Amino acid sequence: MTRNATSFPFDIVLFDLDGTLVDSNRDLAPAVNHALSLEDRPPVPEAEVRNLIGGGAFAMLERALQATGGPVAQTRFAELGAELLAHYRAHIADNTVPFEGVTAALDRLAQLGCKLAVCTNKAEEPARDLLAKLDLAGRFDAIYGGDTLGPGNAKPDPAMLYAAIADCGGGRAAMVGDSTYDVRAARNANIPAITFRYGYHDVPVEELGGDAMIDHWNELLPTLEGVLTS
Ligand SMILES: O=C(O)COP(=O)(O)O
Ligand SMILES: [Mg+2]
Repeated sequence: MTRNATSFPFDIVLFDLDGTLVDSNRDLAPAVNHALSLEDRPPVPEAEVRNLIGGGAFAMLERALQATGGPVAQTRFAELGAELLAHYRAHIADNTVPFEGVTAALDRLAQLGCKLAVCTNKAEEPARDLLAKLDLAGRFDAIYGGDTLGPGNAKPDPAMLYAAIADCGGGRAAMVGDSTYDVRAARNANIPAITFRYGYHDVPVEELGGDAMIDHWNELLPTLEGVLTS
């Protein structure tokens, strides 16, 4: 289906949240370090927490424990995970801000007739809460979290991408993200993936493997326009 009247090559753009739309490491890092402190582990510097993000809060905690002395027993892990989430939920928008240029790029895409959606591995409820607190929620036609479609449907599974595309009325879609979870989900859904160099990477940046990599939101539209021919 070709919906937009302009020659813009996409009808739908799907966005990752953490490390793509918003610099949430500023509030995720204190939540991780709160959980680590309960286990008498040393804090992980904020600049290093960003590399632990991806696959949801529990995956992040698992990596943080691994980096500070090793895993803990399953029941303790569940307690620490609950502590991390409670801390994060209480401070979700204390310091988190959209990256520079986000709103201008989203405005322009909307003007071009694109439907916009969020596909994040963050749980849906905090994702919606954060987007609302940052006054971004109303821009999206669909918001999917890592838990929305049940276990096993977080990225890199393509299920939430397909669901968001359907909610947006179908059409030509691209994924914009920052990690291999985003690139692999896009590959699995057979759509192009654009990544941000500044994002939270679970592998060295040169190994992300998307179709294009950009440094700033003002590069997004020209990159979307060129990505199918590059
Ligand atoms: O919660 C995570 O692990 C990552 O969230 P994201 O998918 O928005 O980057
Ligand atoms: Mg991300």
